[in-house]
Amino acid sequence: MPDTPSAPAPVILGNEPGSFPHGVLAERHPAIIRQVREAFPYDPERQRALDALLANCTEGVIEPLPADAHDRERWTAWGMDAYVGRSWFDVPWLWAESHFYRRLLDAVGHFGPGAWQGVDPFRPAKLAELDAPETDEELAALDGLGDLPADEQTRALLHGSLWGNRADLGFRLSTSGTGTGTGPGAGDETRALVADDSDALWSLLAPSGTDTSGTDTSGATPSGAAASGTTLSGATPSGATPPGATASRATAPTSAPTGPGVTASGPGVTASPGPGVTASGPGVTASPGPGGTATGPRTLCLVADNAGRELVPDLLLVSHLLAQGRVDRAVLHVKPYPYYVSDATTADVLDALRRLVAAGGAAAAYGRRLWAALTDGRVTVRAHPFSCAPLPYADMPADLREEFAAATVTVLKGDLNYRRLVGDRWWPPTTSFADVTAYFPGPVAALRTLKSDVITGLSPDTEAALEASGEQRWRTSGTHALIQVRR
Ligand SMILES: O=P(O)(O)OC[C@@]1(O)O[C@H](CO)[C@@H](O)[C@@H]1O
Repeated sequence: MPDTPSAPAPVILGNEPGSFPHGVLAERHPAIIRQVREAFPYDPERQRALDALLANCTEGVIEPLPADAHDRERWTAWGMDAYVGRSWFDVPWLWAESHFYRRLLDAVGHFGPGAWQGVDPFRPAKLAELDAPETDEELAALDGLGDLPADEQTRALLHGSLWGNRADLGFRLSTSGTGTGTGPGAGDETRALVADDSDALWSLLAPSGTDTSGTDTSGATPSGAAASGTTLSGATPSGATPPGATASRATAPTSAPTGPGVTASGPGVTASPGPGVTASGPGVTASPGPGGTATGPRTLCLVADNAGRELVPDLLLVSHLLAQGRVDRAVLHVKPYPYYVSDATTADVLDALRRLVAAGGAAAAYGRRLWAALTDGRVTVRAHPFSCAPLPYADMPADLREEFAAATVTVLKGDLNYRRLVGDRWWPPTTSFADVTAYFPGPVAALRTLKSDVITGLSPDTEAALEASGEQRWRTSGTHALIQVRR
């Protein structure tokens, strides 16, 4: 039985030398500044600003944003005044880390005015990843996907999206020896799912016409467990053929295996919700269930994380869910400006979409289907300011709360979004995921590769197995992942 927290656990800070959060602030951020500086021929003024940030973020204190900053009021509302004058290491790690990226954009002149206005300091690394041979291989594998049984097709695309989260450029800066790929055979093979609520996710996203009374009659729950599945529609999408669609071979993402000791239906897989939490929990208005309601379409809100080799599988999954009739529309939440090195912006969505369409084969079919869905409004892209807030989602503004409440399910991708969803705290690992997400309006799911200390929703057996595994860094090394759902 998951543990119900009696009180919020302590907030994670970066003030303990040798701890992971401390290392991110003290080592990774300086490395990112150096990486950015080397990626562009910045003029002397920009170089001086980068040097000043390097000194400030490692040895200085948090300073207020410039008086003329376009978003100064917003950051004041996000708690800046309380932290000004304090060491970066003594405020919530989430806040410090998030604020660092805002200051980095100031240093490179991203908000202008001037020649560097709007230039993404992480774009060279993003494009290099998108154009990497591994991406070709992953896209070409899509051609074989249609030959797999339906449940494996759907599971492969879900796991492609899940494990694509490992392709995080900022993460690679300080990860050595554990591989950098996102598919089987790439990097370490001890990857494991520490929680897998896939069945609950598919019960929310059942194909239209599926009996979702609790007995799945359509075989539409392609979870880890053997299950017949619906046929992946390979229909060539209708809609305008996007410009630049030229044929070329590519490969597709593949699902990572569940690792030893923990299986898709293994110990510790807790189907949320936990006790006392229901989809109509506090502050939650009933959301349209599978099949939608008379008042609205079945909508997936996908809160994206990284660009490139994570965003491509995310787009494939959205395209697939639309084709299968599991959703009627999708809202893709991206960042309003460059963030956390890899985080996706609208420009990155367009780059990924063009990469799909130009790849030829099945990848191009997915890309064209998505292009058509964007042009006819079934898919929309949102870049809400709160997506770059240094705060937990518990502090989300009303308009975002209403949007998530109206969705059939909101899926949050990646580690940073998980930290914001559950609260970046030292929760006991067996803390109920349903309880710490009870505030979230509407059903919510997390697809996350573990890259930081926070964790919830594990069973005692799974926690014991992980602690006994001898893998000291199972929380932060990207070798483990989770699929957690609160209906
Ligand atoms: O959200 P992502 O891209 O999956 O991971 C981002 C992140 O969790 O990775 C690092 C921890 O390894 C943190 O600096 C940062 O918060």
